[in-house]
Amino acid sequence: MKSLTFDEVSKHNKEGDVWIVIDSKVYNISKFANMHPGGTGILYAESIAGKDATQAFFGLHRHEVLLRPQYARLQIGTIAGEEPVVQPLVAGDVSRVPYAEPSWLAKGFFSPFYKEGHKRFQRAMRKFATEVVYPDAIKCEENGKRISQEVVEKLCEMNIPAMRLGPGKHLEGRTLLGGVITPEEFDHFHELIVNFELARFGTRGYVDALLAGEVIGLPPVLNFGSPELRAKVVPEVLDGKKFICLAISEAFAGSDVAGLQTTAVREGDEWVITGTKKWITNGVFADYFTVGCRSKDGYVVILVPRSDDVSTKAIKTAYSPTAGTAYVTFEKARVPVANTLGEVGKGLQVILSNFNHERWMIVCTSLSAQRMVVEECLKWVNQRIVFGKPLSAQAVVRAKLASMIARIEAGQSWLETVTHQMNNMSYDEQADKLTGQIGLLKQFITRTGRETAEDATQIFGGRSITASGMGKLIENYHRTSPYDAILGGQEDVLGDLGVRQAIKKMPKNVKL
Ligand code: HEM
Repeated sequence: MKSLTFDEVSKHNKEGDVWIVIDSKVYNISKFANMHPGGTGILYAESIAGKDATQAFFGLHRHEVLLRPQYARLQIGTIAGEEPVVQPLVAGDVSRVPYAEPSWLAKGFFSPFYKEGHKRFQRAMRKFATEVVYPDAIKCEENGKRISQEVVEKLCEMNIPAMRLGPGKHLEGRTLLGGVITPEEFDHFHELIVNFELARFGTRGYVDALLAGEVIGLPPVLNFGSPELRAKVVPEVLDGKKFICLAISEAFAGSDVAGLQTTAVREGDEWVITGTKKWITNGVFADYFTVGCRSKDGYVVILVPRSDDVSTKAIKTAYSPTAGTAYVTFEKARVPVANTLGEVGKGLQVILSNFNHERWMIVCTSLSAQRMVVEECLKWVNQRIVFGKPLSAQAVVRAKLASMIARIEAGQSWLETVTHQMNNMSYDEQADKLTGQIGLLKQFITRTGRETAEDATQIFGGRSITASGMGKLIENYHRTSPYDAILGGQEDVLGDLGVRQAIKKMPKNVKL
């Protein structure tokens, strides 16, 4: 690469012959100027052509623009004696922006919860997510196609879908993340890390495309299926050969699971299932459906394989179709009675037993996305110049950031405390002691998420309402943050659940 001086650059300052400097790198934009998405004329402005355009550039573009191969090759040299200041992160590195990472990852900070093994695990997970998952996330979020099979296979090779079910027997004999830790070492903090790392790209539809159906649809099979059913279905799903989803909610019943209308009628050794399910994540491409039904003996959960009597139709949602959100119809679908998950009449317990884990997972992914929003905002207010000063010079902007930071730090501390309880309580103890707390935590986190989405939108202004350019991640988060407040139990219902659980546990012998 040629070493050039500002003097030489300044001679190339007119239409047909324009050079500019961005962060000490010299770009020949003579031909590109006509194709520039932001317009041609502005590149010939006196303050730009032949000059150092660093500040103008970073006020209008994300750094990643310069890293795209078609633009990177416009660079013809560097300014003699200068070094680029802006350094992109190497895959696996943590962000250098304050509060962009939970404090346990920041240099010089301590935590009672995370040990050296968690740090090792986080580094490997970040590297894998950045190198393998991120490119697919960006592509699928935009084109709406399902997660690519190649990525599914790599995820399964690392046993990431298995780890997303939490610690337990299903991990036995599996090599986790290439052997960074053993199945015995794996705990809920490792699982928290997996969820955080998969949710920090600002591609909310893809977060669900990343086999969220498996995270909520497989546990009933794992915990309540017969040994034969488990032996067949669990490896197929965890090895990425088949896809599964949880089919509970209906147009008739969402958070009110007891109001389900899909029926299961026993005929000999078979169940005959009839009804519809709505908002079913991954349903479009699922091979198995974990279905909540009403039978003459009460609620029952049944594993239904895809067949001619099961049809799925994509539902148009506010987030990307990559999530495969479906309307599912069962038209007298026949399933062996051996596919029953748990006891007939106790289906509600099967469904409810799954909820704490699902809600905790949503808290992790939402919080991770909220940190990403804080990072975006801190970068933007630092590089955007308004009224001759960086945006961060405005007190009203700093006040918004103060609230955002306080919310994520409060949420993180609460989440880590709950996660520590999960590590030390049996599943039954968790159901007894943490159901209310996780409900309240999820309500808190999803509310803060929407407050943060609002604040970030004000900070980014017009850029937050376009799906490309500087504010594209804010646009995505603002559009999709309500998902977290609805999926896995609607926000108000969960807050209410938390308080009802507390009232239930009020001792009789206390009075004011
Ligand atoms: C190597 C140099 C440059 C490249 C490769 C480049 C590329 C791009 C691209 C890809 C966009 C579309 C939006 C996006 O993806 O962010 C864009 C928009 C834009 N560019 Fe550039 N650009 C360059 C230099 C400049 C400079 C020096 C200016 C200074 C005035 C400028 C002004 C703009 C404006 C005003 C927009 C529209 C921004 C918006 O819609 O918010 N560009 N540019």
